[in-house]
Amino acid sequence: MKMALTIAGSDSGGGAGIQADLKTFQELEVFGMSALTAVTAQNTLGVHGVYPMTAEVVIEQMKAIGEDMGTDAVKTGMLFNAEIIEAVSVNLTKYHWDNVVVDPVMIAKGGASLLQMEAISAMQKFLLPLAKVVTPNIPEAEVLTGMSIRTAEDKREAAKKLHALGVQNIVLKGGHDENPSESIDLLFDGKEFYTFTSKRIPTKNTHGTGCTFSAAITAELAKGADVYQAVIKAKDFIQAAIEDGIAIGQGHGPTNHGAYRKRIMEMVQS
Ligand SMILES: Nc1ncnc2c1ncn2[C@@H]1O[C@H](COP(=O)(O)OP(=O)(O)OP(=O)(O)O)[C@@H](O)[C@H]1O
Ligand SMILES: Cc1ncc(COP(=O)(O)O)c(N)n1
Repeated sequence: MKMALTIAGSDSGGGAGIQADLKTFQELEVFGMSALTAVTAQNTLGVHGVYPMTAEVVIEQMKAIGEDMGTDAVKTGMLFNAEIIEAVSVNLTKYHWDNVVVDPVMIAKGGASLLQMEAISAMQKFLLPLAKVVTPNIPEAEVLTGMSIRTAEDKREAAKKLHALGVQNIVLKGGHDENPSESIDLLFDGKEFYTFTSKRIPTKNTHGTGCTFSAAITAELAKGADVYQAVIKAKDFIQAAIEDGIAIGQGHGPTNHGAYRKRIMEMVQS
């Protein structure tokens, strides 16, 4: 069985973070492992507390996996500070983990900071050059590139800037776009641009979309897909998960990680 490791924060509400990643890995039939970077007290209304691990705790978890089990792919999510980013980067290199998806998580839906701003340069300098894929949303890409992104041309320019930082493939997500009918993600592999378009679903139950999408890419890479195929599958996975989003809590409910597999089963049975 193929294996995937998520290095990310815990979301007590279960819709984002390490919980979303492990659910996604399970649904896509890869064996999921985790290295926890922070505990958050969180629900559909927002983040009520952030309690980071020390870098040492993160290193110990990576070591435990690296020295025994290994992994076929790795994703990073909430990393919170520069010490954790540096520790993660050093250990990705140490264990020769090169199937790396970086989701540069910065701010939760409710506005809480999940990454200290002074850690941005560590992300640019140490982590991004190790990434096979980086999956920023538009505000994250603006922070990482220092440019404002409004037009399709801006998106291509931002993707090129991220490529120049050493990332092999950039998936610039369109969830935060103002397009009312479609959600368009842009992939740049250093040579070509590819767009992935889906119908925009009018819903408030989108908590954890970014985590789930990047975890699906990671699972597919672990199983041997190339980046293009992995993004196609992840887009189908997130589309089903948002369409069947779960209306629990009073704020942004989670997506439904089981929706994609349920649909496949229904198709097979019919
Ligand atoms: N309302 C929607 N309808 C269809 N697809 C969506 C919608 N919102 C987001 N997506 C898709 O979900 C994926 C995640 O995109 P998004 O830009 O929301 O990431 P994110 O902002 O990092 O997520 P998060 O809100 O978890 O931080 C992308 O593939 C995007 O196109
Ligand atoms: C631990 C953790 N990691 C990532 C997110 C981002 O997800 P969202 O923007 O949907 O809140 C989150 N809320 N919590």
